[in-house]
Amino acid sequence: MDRIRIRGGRRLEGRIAIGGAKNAALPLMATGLLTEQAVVLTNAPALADVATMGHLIAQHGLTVEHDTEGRRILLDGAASQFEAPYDLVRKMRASILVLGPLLARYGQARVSLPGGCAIGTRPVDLHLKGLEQMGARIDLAAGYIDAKVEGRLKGARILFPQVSVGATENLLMAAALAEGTTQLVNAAREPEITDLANCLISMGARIEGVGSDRLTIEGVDSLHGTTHAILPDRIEAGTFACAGAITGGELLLEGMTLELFGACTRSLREAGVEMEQEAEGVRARRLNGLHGVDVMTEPFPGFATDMQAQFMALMAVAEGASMITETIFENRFMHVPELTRMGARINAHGSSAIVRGVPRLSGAPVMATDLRASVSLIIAGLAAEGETVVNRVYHLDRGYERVERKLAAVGADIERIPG
Ligand SMILES: CC(=O)N[C@H]1[C@@H](OP(=O)(O)OP(=O)(O)OC[C@H]2O[C@@H](n3ccc(=O)[nH]c3=O)[C@H](O)[C@@H]2O)O[C@H](CO)[C@@H](O)[C@@H]1O
Ligand SMILES: C=C(OP(=O)(O)O)C(=O)O
Repeated sequence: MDRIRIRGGRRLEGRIAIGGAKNAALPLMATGLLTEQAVVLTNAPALADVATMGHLIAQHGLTVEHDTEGRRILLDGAASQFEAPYDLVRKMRASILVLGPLLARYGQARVSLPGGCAIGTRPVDLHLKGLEQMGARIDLAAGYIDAKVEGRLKGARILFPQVSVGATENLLMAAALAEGTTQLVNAAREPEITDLANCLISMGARIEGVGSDRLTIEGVDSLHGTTHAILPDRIEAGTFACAGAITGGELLLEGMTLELFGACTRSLREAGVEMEQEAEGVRARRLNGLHGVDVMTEPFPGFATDMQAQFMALMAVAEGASMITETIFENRFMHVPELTRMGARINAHGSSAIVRGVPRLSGAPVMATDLRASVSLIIAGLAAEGETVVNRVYHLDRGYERVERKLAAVGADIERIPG
């Protein structure tokens, strides 16, 4: 398995092109199942998760072409097979996003239950309850969700007891083709959901309340093809903002807009990172020293859980203390022991961690069991004295396109060691 080697201490400066968002690309690819006409996605990132979603949609019977150079994905044709097997779902939990579209368009779906993962148990009960409210019959057996509906799904008023990005997306797609009106109340408001809603609207869906926590969907009989540009990846951009800041550097995050960061902008500014919108993107520049800042992860527009590990790496070398509270996933501190091995002073207890900044981290061999934890170790390695080797980088490749090349191009001493 590949590893990433970093020799710390180089200041980062320059421009980084931000790719299309992984978390928008995955639900957008599932929209291909809602129509037999061609759905074309531009600004598509070349990520392992996008490839996995492509395999899954192709396995359902659609033609899927991913032109990685041209950053374009074509999804075309009708589904002829309705099972999402364990082998693909276990690789990527977002596979569950085919459930709503298959059920709405074909009246049936059999999708492996995703099961837990490194960051938490991550149940899918809200997806299933919502579909049941829309008239689906759901049976769980042998590790699979068996879903069927007689005729079409029916519009319903669905009140989420907890904000869920995936459940909002699944039910939004299902509601687009349901009979009658669906209301999604306490819906997630992540920019990727707005992107999905806009794509669905361009396919003929009737959706109101886009960008709010209350979506009203008037179901239509059929949807047509479209061409849609995937929005920029705010998590990739935020990751590079932290990477630049920890080295005292300055980066232009090309294509990025400040609003997409939500509360992350304020937290980075409070920590001492200037964040300015420019015509070509967001400029992130460390002014002087870094300061400890408290953050709590929350649904958008709150501080993103997918930025928590990277921000913690930054706080590890800030002046003063920082309290980091994770409210979305129950086990998202796996980077703590590894950062500690690099000299960070972090005390994690339950859902909170106190980080006491140290003047310097030291390089070490490290390993992470999830995507953002892995990249937080790269960020720490950029500032550490000596060499850091991040093992098991397949997690990284799920969500970052050629991260080592992008960082090397702005001055990092970083390389991939093929395994
Ligand atoms: C592909 C994708 O877009 N992934 C993102 C998505 O994941 P994902 O859509 O899986 O995350 P959710 O927003 O659904 O999860 C939020 C919380 O709700 C809980 N929950 C969720 C569904 C459910 O049926 N029951 C339930 O209890 C989860 O366990 C978690 O504690 O949003 C997360 C929260 O911003 C991000 O970290 C992930 O990067
Ligand atoms: C948790 C993440 O992704 P997923 O929901 O695909 O596991 C992530 O992108 O940080």
